[in-house]
Amino acid sequence: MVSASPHLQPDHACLIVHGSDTPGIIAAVSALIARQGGNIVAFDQYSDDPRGGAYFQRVVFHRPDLSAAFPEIEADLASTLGDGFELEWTLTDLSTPKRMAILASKQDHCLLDLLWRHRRGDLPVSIPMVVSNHTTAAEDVRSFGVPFFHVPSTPGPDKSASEARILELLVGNVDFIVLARYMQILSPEFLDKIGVPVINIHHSFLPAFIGAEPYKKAKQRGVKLIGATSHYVTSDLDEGPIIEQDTVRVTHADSSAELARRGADVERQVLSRAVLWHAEDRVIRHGNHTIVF
Ligand SMILES: Nc1nc2c(c(=O)[nH]1)N[C@@H](CN(C=O)c1ccc(C(=O)N[C@@H](CCC(=O)O)C(=O)O)cc1)CN2
Repeated sequence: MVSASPHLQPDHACLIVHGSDTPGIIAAVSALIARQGGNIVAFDQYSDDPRGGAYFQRVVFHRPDLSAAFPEIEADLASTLGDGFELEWTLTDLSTPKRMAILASKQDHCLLDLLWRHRRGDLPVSIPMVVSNHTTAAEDVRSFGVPFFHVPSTPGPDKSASEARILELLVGNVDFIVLARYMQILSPEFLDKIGVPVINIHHSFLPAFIGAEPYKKAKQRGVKLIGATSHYVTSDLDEGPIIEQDTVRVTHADSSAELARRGADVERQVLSRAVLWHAEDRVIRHGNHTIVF
């Protein structure tokens, strides 16, 4: 299901460039875009050391009849940046929504928030399916016109059967996956096979309270702030590259249930920002960090 979004921009492309900083990159990219009939509408860059450190650049440009020109632009990029500067680059068409699958468990606030924002056109994505290890959200998901698949978690440490079914549903059909309070730890084998980015919302201000039940741990610790963190998923639980975080103040009088209630609002805001920025190609992974333009 696709909802029209103001974020989808016809005949607009997003160019991401990264590699080692060197003089002339901006001149080469801007000359290439002009040569290819494009007009730059947004530009940002970051270098951690102008003397050859890591370099990152995001350029959005408009070009009439973009899809017809795409192969020629890509060929020019390959010769100008690949051969000329030995830079890595990706070019995406911003008029095409990314396909986002959502994995969920019992907690539905992040799931329903994403579906609601998508229906309003606030997220430039399509949602081909929701997969959950519980059936509680099935009716709600289908009410948004989104297919729902129940894949029960196999009890015990061996999750290969349920993961195989999830892979069967997802591989080749999605551009990224969001874990909306999905409470199963994904195996390294799953992460190797899925082949697309996986974004998680962890209900704590990482690196505090990694793992299960962070609100209970926060209450036991007597914190004055709780938070949420959206990060890319790796085999190191809740330690993947952070995309977005936020916090909210709490007091000694708040029970762990109240922490969870107050934290849910932060989770929803943090995850939706992370999903929007990923969908707009604003997030570049750099080791275990991210550059967010
Ligand atoms: N490979 C990864 N998988 C997942 C990650 C991750 O970072 N890497 N994040 C988690 C989400 N999560 C916290 O945000 C989390 C979920 C579940 C658990 C956990 O201990 N789960 C138990 C089962 C719990 C249950 O069935 O209710 C388990 O899997 O044994 C910890 C943290 C999602 N997956």
